[in-house]
Amino acid sequence: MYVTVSIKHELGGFRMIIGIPKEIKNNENRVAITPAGVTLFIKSGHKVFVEKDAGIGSGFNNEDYVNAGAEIIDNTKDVWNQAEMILKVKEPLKSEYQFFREGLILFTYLHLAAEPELANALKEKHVIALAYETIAVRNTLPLLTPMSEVAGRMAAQIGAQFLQKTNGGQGILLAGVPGVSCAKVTIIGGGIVGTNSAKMAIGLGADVTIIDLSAERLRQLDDIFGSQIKTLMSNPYNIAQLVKEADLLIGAVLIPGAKAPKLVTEEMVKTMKPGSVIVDVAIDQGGIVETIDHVTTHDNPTFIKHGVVHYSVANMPGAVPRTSTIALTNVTIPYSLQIANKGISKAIEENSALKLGVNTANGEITYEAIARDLGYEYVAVEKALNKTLTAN
Ligand SMILES: NC(=O)C1=CN([C@@H]2O[C@H](COP(=O)(O)OP(=O)(O)OC[C@H]3O[C@@H](n4cnc5c(N)ncnc54)[C@H](O)[C@@H]3O)[C@@H](O)[C@H]2O)C=CC1
Ligand SMILES: CC(=O)C(=O)O
Repeated sequence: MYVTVSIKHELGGFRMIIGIPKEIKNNENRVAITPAGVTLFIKSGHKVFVEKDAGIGSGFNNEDYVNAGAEIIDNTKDVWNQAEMILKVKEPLKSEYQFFREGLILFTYLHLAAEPELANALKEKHVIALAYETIAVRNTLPLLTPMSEVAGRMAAQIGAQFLQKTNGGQGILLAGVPGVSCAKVTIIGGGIVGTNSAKMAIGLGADVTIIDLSAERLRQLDDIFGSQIKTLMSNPYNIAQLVKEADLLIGAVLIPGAKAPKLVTEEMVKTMKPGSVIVDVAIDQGGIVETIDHVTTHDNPTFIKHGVVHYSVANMPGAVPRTSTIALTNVTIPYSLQIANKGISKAIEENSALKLGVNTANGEITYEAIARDLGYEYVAVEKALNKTLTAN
């Protein structure tokens, strides 16, 4: 039924019903739309259903959404079942899989290479699932960037916090004081997270080294930071040296769509000083540190292994929801509006960046790196969607 609705929509006969469920991940207070975003959908003739209290954690109350033109729905199931497109922030959790159905459009962070069960559920239920993090414009990931800026800035703050003795750390201040050395911060991956971590760590007075695989990126970092940082080429030898010296190690590597490479081995972690801290921001793609075997939560963010404090929260920006919701929706809404206004087929035909966002469609995995990492056949998105259209 919903596939038919989408087709009619593409022919210009229908407006779309957009659903915004309340996020349910641990301490996830972001929401996928602001009242300002609602007004844009309403102006284009769409309906917006927001789950009751979905925006409270980000400082938007139900009345704000109603004043913007949305309807408040007091039931998670009704939001999912009535909507043709669901906008979320985090990947659906298991309790949400029951709402998947053929032709439903889901637009959210997915990180499927690290979520095989979710990938399988979306595939089996023929959901058209678009991931914020695989939409790419030239060499940038515009719907990941703002959350990477947030998480990168947080990583240095969090590292400083857990280096305190009272939080399990070795009891040092990032900046040191006159007559006492500052802390050594090693950042592996010099993209958006790495750059933002470096800005904060430099600001807090640390001795910062960034390791990256791209010589061009290392050159850019050198231009940005000059003598405030050191740069090093990524290889196992350099990583081993720098991990050993690090008081704070930040994981910030990304290979778009793919599972993160395990660049920091257990042997390397064993060489770190007791009370050193690892913040693996790349955990949402599986993480780059071998000793991290599970994702942690804001409620219980760290564990200790080989004397080292490990932090592996996969929704770090959820802790600063007001900043994060506004930053995220600033960049997501223009894309979700295109899907609502044009229908999925036309929207991706006219926007190659958006096309790269489609991870699953009509029972197929439509993103190559995910298919490869999870052992599925890769099917191009046009081919998968064309199957839907011709079958109806
Ligand atoms: N835990 C959380 O709450 C959050 C996690 N993230 C994640 O942080 C990770 C990094 O994201 P961005 O900085 O936006 O990505 P990015 O694409 O801007 O940067 C990644 C960097 O890794 C480098 N790289 C690739 N392979 C490497 C290797 N073998 N050694 C060293 N460097 C290598 C690339 O050259 C690039 O400079 C992603 O997994 C992203 O999803 C982002 C936001 C929140
Ligand atoms: C990038 C991501 O997964 C987050 O902001 O939670």
